[in-house]
Amino acid sequence: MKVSIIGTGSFGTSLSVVIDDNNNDTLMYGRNQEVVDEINNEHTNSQYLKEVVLPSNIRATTSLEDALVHAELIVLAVPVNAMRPVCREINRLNQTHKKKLILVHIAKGLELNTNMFVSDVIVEEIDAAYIDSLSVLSGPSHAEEVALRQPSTVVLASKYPTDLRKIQDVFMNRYFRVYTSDDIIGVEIGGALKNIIALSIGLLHGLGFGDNTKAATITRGLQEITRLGTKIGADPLTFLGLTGIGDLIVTATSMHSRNYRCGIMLSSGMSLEEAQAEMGMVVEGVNTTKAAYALSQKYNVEMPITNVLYHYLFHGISQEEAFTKLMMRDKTGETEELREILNEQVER
Ligand SMILES: NC(=O)C1=CN([C@@H]2O[C@H](COP(=O)(O)OP(=O)(O)OC[C@H]3O[C@@H](n4cnc5c(N)ncnc54)[C@H](OP(=O)(O)O)[C@@H]3O)[C@@H](O)[C@H]2O)C=CC1
Ligand SMILES: O=C(CO)COP(=O)(O)O
Repeated sequence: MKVSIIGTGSFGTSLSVVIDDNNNDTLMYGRNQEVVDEINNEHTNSQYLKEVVLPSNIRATTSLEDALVHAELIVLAVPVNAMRPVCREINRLNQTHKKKLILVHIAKGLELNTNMFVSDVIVEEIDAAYIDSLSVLSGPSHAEEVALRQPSTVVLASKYPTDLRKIQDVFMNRYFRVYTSDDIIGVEIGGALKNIIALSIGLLHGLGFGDNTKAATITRGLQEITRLGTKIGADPLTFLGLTGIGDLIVTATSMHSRNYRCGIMLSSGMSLEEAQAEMGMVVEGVNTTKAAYALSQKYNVEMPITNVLYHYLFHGISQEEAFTKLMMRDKTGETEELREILNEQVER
């Protein structure tokens, strides 16, 4: 297939390796001329993926229109906050070309202020008549390891009934196993909200807390992600899979994770702005904490870790207050709140 990858950042670049290894004709679009030149001339992307040599077939362009014209399938590999303007521009260019687009996005987060899922943002920006299919690819997959062809497993979930198998073949190979799912809400919520938990655990790690506290945060974090997801209509089983517990483990326990590392930086006294600038790559958990907090209020779902991180990051509550809010909140059974939500769903 002819595939265009929109975004020359960490994950877009690592996926270009996978897609090229599967004998697809791979073109990357990036807005930065230097990065594009380096991919074309040196077959590296040293800003985003140090020490990785890209296959020489992979080409890059600064022309979004060339990428659109080239593509039988488009991989949208930009951060959440760039998804709306990028899709708006693709849609504008497509008024001339009138292509039916097969779209796969890989962003993990919720849009700030609208609190929307990325797939809904895409649908808002690209005319329905031009969308042939729209899927999300998500799961435990650090760009650094995918680019080194380390065995990784992900899930491809689609919003529309579509020929997922054809898209699966673009990505799947012996080091990149792709499962399919029809639970796009669950897959997007898991991918987005694990960043909140990873940020929290980075913070805890930096502050010197131990394994008990981290295990509690991962487990109770998954519980609150499952509560919100189930309330919004996701399949609770999705959270037991790769895009739930799987991505939570990989992000909340690894120095590859920008969210985890951002938490560590914050624990050393850096401001949010300083930590994000130092990272030089997107830290989706920051905006997603705000958006998920808003959703928890809207849907009346208890999300204590998200709630505490939100108040810690944006309203300056103390560590002491944060722990009191978490450890001394109203007594409850371990699965009581989730069970209530599940019962509500059954009654509907
Ligand atoms: N890194 C990873 O391991 C994984 C990341 N993801 C998700 O993928 C998404 C992207 O992450 P990642 O690749 O790591 O991010 P990076 O920060 O590494 O790269 C972001 C890329 O997006 C480009 N970009 C940003 N804004 C625009 C815009 N308006 N127009 C065009 N290009 C733009 C940047 O271009 P420029 O260089 O010019 O700034 C850069 O190439 C995130 O939502 C992340 O959660 C998913 C799975 C794994
Ligand atoms: O989603 C990821 C791995 O699956 C990467 O997470 P970070 O954005 O925290 O680096």
